[in-house]
This record gives sequence, C-alpha cells and structure tokens, in this order.
Amino acid sequence: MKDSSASKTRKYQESAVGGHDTNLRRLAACGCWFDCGNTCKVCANLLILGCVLSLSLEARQLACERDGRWLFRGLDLTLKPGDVLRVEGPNGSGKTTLLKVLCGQITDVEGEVLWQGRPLRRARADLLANLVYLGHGAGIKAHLSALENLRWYQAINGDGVSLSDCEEALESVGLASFEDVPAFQLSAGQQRRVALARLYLARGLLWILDEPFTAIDAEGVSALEQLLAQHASRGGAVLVTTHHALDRIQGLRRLRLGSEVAAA
Ligand SMILES: Nc1ncnc2c1ncn2[C@@H]1O[C@H](COP(=O)(O)OP(=O)(O)OP(=O)(O)O)[C@@H](O)[C@H]1O
Repeated sequence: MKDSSASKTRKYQESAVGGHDTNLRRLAACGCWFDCGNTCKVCANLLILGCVLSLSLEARQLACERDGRWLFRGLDLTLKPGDVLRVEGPNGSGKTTLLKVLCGQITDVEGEVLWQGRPLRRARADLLANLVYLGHGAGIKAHLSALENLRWYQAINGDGVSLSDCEEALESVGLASFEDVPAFQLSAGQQRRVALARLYLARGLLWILDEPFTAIDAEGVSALEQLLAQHASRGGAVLVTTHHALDRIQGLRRLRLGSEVAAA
C-alpha cells in the first residue's frame, strides 16, 4: 500500500535531520514532488523541505583577536530560514573575518559555530554542500570566458547544471552578449556580475556574501536586492556585508561590528 502524503512528509522530515541527500526525490509538505534543486518542480515555490526545516547557523560567544586587538568578543548570532542579516561596521572591523569564521575558513577563534545544531568542525562538509560563498574578490579566472567561468565553477562544485542554465544565469545578470568574452576583457562590474550569476544557479540554502554589490551599478544593485529577498522568501538565508542600505528587503536584520559585544 502506498504511504499517505502525511506519512511520506513525516518520513522525509525525519530523514532530512542532519543533512540531505541531494540525489533523492522526496515529497514536500505541499504535496508536490520536487527535485534536488532549489524549487519544487511542480509548484515552483518550495526549497528542499528538509533544509528549510533544519537550516540553522548559530554562533555562540565568538571572539577573534588580531594583532592584540579584539575584532569581536562575546558575539552571538543565529540565522534561520527567511533571514537576511547584514553585517555592518567600518573598514577593518572584522566583517570579512566573521564571514570566514562562519564558513569554517578561519578557525583560530574562541567560541563555537554550529551548523544544524552540530559543531562546525564536524558539520563542515554538510555546511559546504548547502552554502554559496561569494568572497570579497570576484573570484573568476581571467583567461576563461564568462560562460567558461560559470561552467567551471559549477563543475568544481559538483552542480550538474546545463549549458542553457548557465546562459540563462548570465542573461539574468545582464551579460547575454558577453558569454564568450574572456574575463580579463570585462569591466570590473561585469566581472562581479559573472560571480553573481552563480546565485541564479545556486542550490545552497545559505548564502554568505562579502560585499556582493562592489562595482555594481544601480540597476544591478536593485536586481540583486530582489534576488536576496526572493531567496529568503523561499526559505533560504543570507548573511551579507555591504555598505548599501538594503532598504528594499523587508525584515532586514543587522549585526554591527566595531564594538566588542554584538548579537543578532
Ligand atoms: N590573517 C590576518 N592576520 C592578521 N591580521 C588580520 C588578518 N586578517 C585580517 N586581519 C586584520 O583584521 C582586521 C579586520 O579585517 P577584515 O578584513 O575582517 O575587516 P572588514 O571589516 O571586512 O574590513 P573592510 O570593510 O575594509 O573589508 C583588519 O585590521 C585586518 O588587518
């Protein structure tokens, strides 16, 4: 006898705890079947249910010292589905450092980072499988074309996206006629747009973005703000450093660095 929808959903929720298998197809709460991508293949509206239910990034009493100076101390932070958290602070206040700590790239800090309730040192592989990290630089290869950069990035991340998906992503960031141009011939803003195109293909629920708006024009800023809001509304979460106000994003949360104690 076939499982009822409620039973399938419960089984899925139970099996999703502690991570998810992106190769499996499961039944979502809405009753629609969905694939391993970000959206339900039927209602085009849901992220992977188990991840939506379980997405949780938490920092407890983080402290980081550099050259005898505390960048932050006693820092608590939680990030849940639907959150967009802007990390603010003057130059040198530790924003990039904090983002790297939360990704597990920097570990010489005090305190604890938890992903899905598990210490990051044990859960890092699962975090990385659910993470899109865009660093301070555009992070693209100068001698590869815009399209090759995108395909290369998706390939090394094991994301099986098609050529047409990549072309659509480039179109979404306004690079429709620049796919074959080597990155070194693109402007700074266009290079950044190649990096941002990854967000249109992203399967990770957690986006950690370090100054993603750098060199982006007003129209591009507006589009990116919308994309962040959309990602959050679908159950993803965004942690972003930027000097932009992000005033189009409803419910924006803020974390201010530059004083020793911070919480968000
Ligand atoms: N590996 C390191 N060794 C020593 N000091 C470091 C190291 N990395 C960063 N710092 C110092 O930590 C401080 C914070 O740097 P960080 O890049 O996190 O600041 P930020 O808030 O992101 O700055 P900005 O707004 O300019 O990007 C800086 O004073 C920097 O010199």
